[in-house]
Amino acid sequence: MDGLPGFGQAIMRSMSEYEIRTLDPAEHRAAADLFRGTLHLKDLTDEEAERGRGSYQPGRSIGAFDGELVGTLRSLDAELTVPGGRRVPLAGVTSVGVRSDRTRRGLMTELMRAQFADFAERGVVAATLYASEGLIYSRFGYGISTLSKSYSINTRRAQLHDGVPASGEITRLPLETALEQLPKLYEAMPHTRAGMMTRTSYWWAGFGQMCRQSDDPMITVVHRGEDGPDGFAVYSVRRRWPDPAVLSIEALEYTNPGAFAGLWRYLLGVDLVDEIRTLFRPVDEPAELLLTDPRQCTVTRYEEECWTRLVDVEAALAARTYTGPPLVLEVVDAFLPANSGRYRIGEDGVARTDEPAALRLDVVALAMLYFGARQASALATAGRVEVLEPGAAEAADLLFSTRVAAWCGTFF
Ligand SMILES: CC(=O)SCCNC(=O)CCNC(=O)[C@H](O)C(C)(C)COP(=O)(O)OP(=O)(O)OC[C@H]1O[C@@H](n2cnc3c(N)ncnc32)[C@H](O)[C@@H]1OP(=O)(O)O
Repeated sequence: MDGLPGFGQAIMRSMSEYEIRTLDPAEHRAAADLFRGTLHLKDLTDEEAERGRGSYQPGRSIGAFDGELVGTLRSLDAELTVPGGRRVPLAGVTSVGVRSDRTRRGLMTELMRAQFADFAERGVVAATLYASEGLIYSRFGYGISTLSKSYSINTRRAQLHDGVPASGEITRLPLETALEQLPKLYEAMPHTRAGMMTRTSYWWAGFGQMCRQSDDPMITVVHRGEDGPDGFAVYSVRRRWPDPAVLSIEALEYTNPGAFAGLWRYLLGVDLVDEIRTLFRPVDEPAELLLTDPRQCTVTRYEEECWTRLVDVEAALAARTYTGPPLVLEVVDAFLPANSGRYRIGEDGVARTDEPAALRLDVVALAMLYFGARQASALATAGRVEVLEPGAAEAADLLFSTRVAAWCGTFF
């Protein structure tokens, strides 16, 4: 991935007008305020800035200057679990913003180029982000890689069915204790889904800031099963009479059915709550099946979760596992053309090849296929995959299939 074609020229062109460079840690607060401004939010107060200290990873923020800072983006290092369970180096991309009087003149594009060059140098295999809008990122090779649903439960009418396990114990932790203990707890938990990522101290600093700044108290409960802690939930309750009281789940992590059931048993039993709301949950999470009347759980949104950019396509393809006979895919990558080419993909591995391709697709469609969020045949129906050999789309459906839905679950 050395020497990304086009990168040198583009940076030189932009350098004549704008300076694009890595930010010094002393500039992180200005970058945070610039980004907040692009979201129409106020600057941080000193107290808020202090609460969020440590959330910007040094060396991972880039700025665009024309005398002053006018554009920025940053990333967090992490490891990404891919189908089959291996982990690859991931960049969690966030805080992308260009000041409103400098938009639509290519600044984000230059920031992205600089960021990809940095990723290539450091051997980052994939980059993931949560997008503010659906039209921004596919031009850079990001595709919707995980899907999610949000659901709401009417707690006044919901009842657990008789078969829901009742083992384990719930302990409520004070916020500061929780913020101290959760990182270790999360680290010890296996990644049960492809798409999950590790969380460094920088991520936890941002999570801590969000919890401390919440208008309603953030409550943490840990579930302990036979073998120790195996799940936790973080939630807040908004109770403004005469409106219905709503418990909003900020985090819900569990490693086995006992922890899933135990956490829901607790959450459904919290007093003075009318409704529980979740956001960005795995599409196959079976919360409604815990209930005697599944209709007390309503899916309120079904949507994208993350967008992923396979930065190093060969390394990404080689890292995951496959099912069924091999196929040759031709991948087209306009933004990072070194990735373009044909790949033979099978249970026994992945290699570049000169053999004729059975399917042709761009790197955006490949991201949609990679975690099993979308099937090749659906992508072909939507005109996003070109079928060059009869039956190839169905063969790719099997090849890329995954047992459980992929999901990230780590908002940043
Ligand atoms: C992961 C995250 O951080 S998500 C948060 C993203 N940030 C925001 O939503 C904050 C508000 N928006 C912004 O700050 C800016 O509009 C940005 C960062 C999204 C875009 O910055 P810009 O410097 O204007 O982008 P740039 O000029 O490089 O645009 C490149 C192309 O993308 C298009 N584009 C950029 N933003 C958008 C958008 N929001 N919707 C549609 N198209 C867009 C441009 O029109 C341009 O297209 P072209 O190449 O066909 O001319």
